[in-house]
Amino acid sequence: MFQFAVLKLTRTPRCAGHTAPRSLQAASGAKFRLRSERLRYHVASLALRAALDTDYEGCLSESSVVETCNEAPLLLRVLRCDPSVPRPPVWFMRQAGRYMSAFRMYSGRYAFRERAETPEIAVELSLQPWRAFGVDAVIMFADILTPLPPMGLDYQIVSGQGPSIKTPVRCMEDVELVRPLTPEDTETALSFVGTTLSTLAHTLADARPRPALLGFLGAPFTLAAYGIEGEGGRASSGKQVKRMMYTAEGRELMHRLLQKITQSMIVFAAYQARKGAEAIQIFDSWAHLLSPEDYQEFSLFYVEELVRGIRAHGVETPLIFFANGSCGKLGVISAMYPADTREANGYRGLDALALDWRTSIAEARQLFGKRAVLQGNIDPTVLACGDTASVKAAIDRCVCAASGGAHILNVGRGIQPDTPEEMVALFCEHVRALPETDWYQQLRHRHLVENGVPG
Ligand SMILES: Cc1c2[nH]c(c1CCC(=O)O)Cc1[nH]c(c(CCC(=O)O)c1C)Cc1[nH]c(c(CCC(=O)O)c1C)Cc1[nH]c(c(C)c1CCC(=O)O)C2
Repeated sequence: MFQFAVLKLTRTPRCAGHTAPRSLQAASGAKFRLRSERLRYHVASLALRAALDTDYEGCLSESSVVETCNEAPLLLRVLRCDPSVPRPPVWFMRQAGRYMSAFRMYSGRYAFRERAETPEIAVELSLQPWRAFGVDAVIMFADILTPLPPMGLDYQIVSGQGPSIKTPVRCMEDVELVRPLTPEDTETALSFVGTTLSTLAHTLADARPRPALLGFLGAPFTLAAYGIEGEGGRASSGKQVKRMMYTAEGRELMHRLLQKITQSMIVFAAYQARKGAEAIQIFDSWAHLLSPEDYQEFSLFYVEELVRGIRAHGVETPLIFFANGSCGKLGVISAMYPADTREANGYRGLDALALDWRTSIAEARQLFGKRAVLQGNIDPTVLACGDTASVKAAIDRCVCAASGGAHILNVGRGIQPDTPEEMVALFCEHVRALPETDWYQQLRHRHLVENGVPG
């Protein structure tokens, strides 16, 4: 039957209207469910060859077929739960940063916002870690605060201190002054983000292996916390935020602000997807401030709204959720992360859960099951202070703990500025060498058998 689909392709003359013949869609797996993932990719690559045949030139964009076959970026294959990937992909939160000498050439010369808002510089900074270490993902250079100025929340990054918002949100009048982001704002005030992403997409198109291109945004609670704390936000214990959460009028104000930010981030995510982001990470970096109950009310509720809104815009881009301080909150997160139910109920929610380094990834694997995609979660301090053996051991332990399902290797918080570049290089080399080790082969074999992929 599969052979038939491909044969039919090669014999049918050039199709009109630039739409893929049904048989090609079927062969590429878009409308056709094959039991074995490996077969699906085999059929997809045959379909690709057929599609590139002169008869079919122009029928189907190459990327739509490549996406479903083995040439797709490793990270995207993992996000689609392809069990046959040879190793976990690797990238680092805050991989573009001061620990790199190439980065310091720019950070010593240009202020943060100038770097982030000048596409030529942002593209260069985004590419540096990929060129230096061969990471499996390029994340656009910007900040979670990047979309705030057009909303009326101007910010600066103060050297050695972190973000500073000149006019923090403290009363209802301040909230009313916050302007939800519109699609027009993205095309004007935030167009540098689009230019950075589309330039990166273009630059990376021919790279083999091609890294995935990532966009990102702040989770509503984390952005609200920055908006409320304002000055000194980075080191703050979140007292202003708590003052708001624990008074009746403050609470109302907080929810109003969270709604506005959620609506804005839906628009921002849709814009990033349109400009070429192949996956989007949502950073809930301040969630560690919250108890599990408050977390549900002030953070998860809005993350759910955000995801629903993004999907309602027709955006199918995979979404990775970084839940900082997820330790002790996995139970409440699991209610929202529908890994096992997503196909059953037709609701496509989050695609992957990124864990901070204090959370047990083994526990998360047990709780979320083999169909969950987990990301993380090595203590970034190991890279900053550890020796070679400790870094390798941390990777091996993490891979074993996360095993039994799809896994993206990453640190469990941003890379620290005092991290030696050699350690990041060593980290990536060790991950790339995993398929050569016996223990990893065994782990992978078991995983493939359990997923019904012929070894
Ligand atoms: C909380 C948060 C912020 N920004 C971000 C988060 C979420 C990640 C996390 O939880 O750590 C996300 C972020 N910030 C930056 C990126 C760029 C892409 C990448 O990851 O390489 C990303 C994804 C650049 C940046 N954003 C910032 C820097 C460092 C300052 C500089 O380069 O001038 C970089 C490279 C500034 C920033 N921006 C923020 C802080 C706390 C700081 C100060 C950090 C410091 O001083 O080390 C807010």
